[in-house]
Formats: sequence, C-alpha cells, structure tokens
Amino acid sequence: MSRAVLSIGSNVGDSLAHLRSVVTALGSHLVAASAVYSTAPWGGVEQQDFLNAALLADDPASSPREWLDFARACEEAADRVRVERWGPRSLDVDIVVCDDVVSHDPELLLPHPRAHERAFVLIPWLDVDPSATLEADGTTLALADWLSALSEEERAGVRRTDMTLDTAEPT
Ligand SMILES: Nc1ncnc2c1ncn2[C@@H]1O[C@H](COP(=O)(O)OP(=O)(O)OP(=O)(O)O)[C@@H](O)[C@H]1O
Ligand SMILES: Nc1nc2c(c(=O)[nH]1)N=C(CO)CN2
Repeated sequence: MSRAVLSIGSNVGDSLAHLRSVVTALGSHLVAASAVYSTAPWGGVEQQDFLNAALLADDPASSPREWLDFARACEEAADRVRVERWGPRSLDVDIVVCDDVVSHDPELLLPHPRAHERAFVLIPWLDVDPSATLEADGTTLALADWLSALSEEERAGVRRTDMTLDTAEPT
C-alpha cells in the first residue's frame, strides 16, 4: 500500500479550480480531502494570500517517485511556471509524507522538510489525519504539538473558508 499526504496550494488564477483539478486527477485514489483554507503567504515573499488544502491519497501501485511524477503532472496541467522560490504559483503540489518512507534525495525529500514549520500544511493535514505524527530534525511529534510550536500569528494566518473541494459543487 502507498498512502500519501499531499499539500496543495494556489494563489494565481482560479485557485479553487486549480486545487479541485488535483482531486479530479486522483479520482478513486482520494481517501479524504480537508477544508479549503485562505492562508497568509509564508516565506517572506510579498504576494496574494493562498488557498491551501491537504489530501489523503491511496494507490497500492504508486511508489513515492510516482507520487512526485503525479504532483508535477498536476502542476504542469495548471500551467505552472517556476519564477521565484516561495513566490506566486497557479498550483503547488507537495508530497508531505508517503507511508513511513524517509528519503534524502533532493528531488524527493520525505517527510517534506518544511512541513512542520508551516501552519498552512499542518492545519489542513489535521483535518484528514488527526492522529498523524511527523518527524523533523530528529524529533517526532503529533501534528497538534508541531502546531503549538508555531507563533500565534502563523496559526491565525490560516483561516477556514466555506469553499469545498467537492468537484460536484459549483465554484
Ligand atoms: N516532498 C517533496 N514534494 C514535492 N517536491 C519535492 C519534495 N522534496 C523535494 N522536492 C523537490 O523540490 C523541488 C522544488 O519544488 P517547488 O518548486 O514546488 O518548491 P517550492 O514549492 O518553491 O518550495 P518548497 O519545497 O519549500 O515547498 C522540486 O523539483 C521537487 O523535486
Ligand atoms: N500560505 C502559503 N504560503 C506559501 C505557499 C503556500 O502554499 N501557502 N507555498 C509556497 C511555495 O512553496 C510559499 N508560500
């Protein structure tokens, strides 16, 4: 079995449609989708707020590498252009974790090395897997504990919206 947590984000174009395109591409491999969050930009680049969400996906046939290929294909389908690190993008799909795989390959670092620093990853992830733990810098903590380690400002920058990733709903 290969179960992955995907963090998806967008702040260019029709962001909700970009996030929903990943749900559509996953099809029956989607196990759970978080709420959609409006999030203050993380990383120091001045830009528009993002929409972010997390997806739990399952595909017995997919290796971690294949999840990365899937992520890139989704980004390309959304016409993503890489301009600036941590800058604006139509669609970002990150593999946060894949089973218990640990990877030091720079092409695919697992768990994602910055997940524990990002309220926009941790809060949606809690929606789809409340009992998950995450290892970072040699420490394993529950997601809620990683979240408590972030500043109040970081947490408050992630606001739940009424939007849904349900592709049957109108946008
Ligand atoms: N767990 C991972 N999920 C997605 N991409 C990864 C992962 N680990 C390493 N990468 C690599 O990171 C590279 C840069 O990805 P990307 O342009 O999405 O970075 P970014 O979104 O600007 O920053 P960040 O990686 O901090 O989210 C990709 O080419 C990809 O191969
Ligand atoms: N709030 C938020 N900030 C970001 C995001 C994102 O998805 N959400 N993605 C980034 C690129 O890695 C950089 N900054």
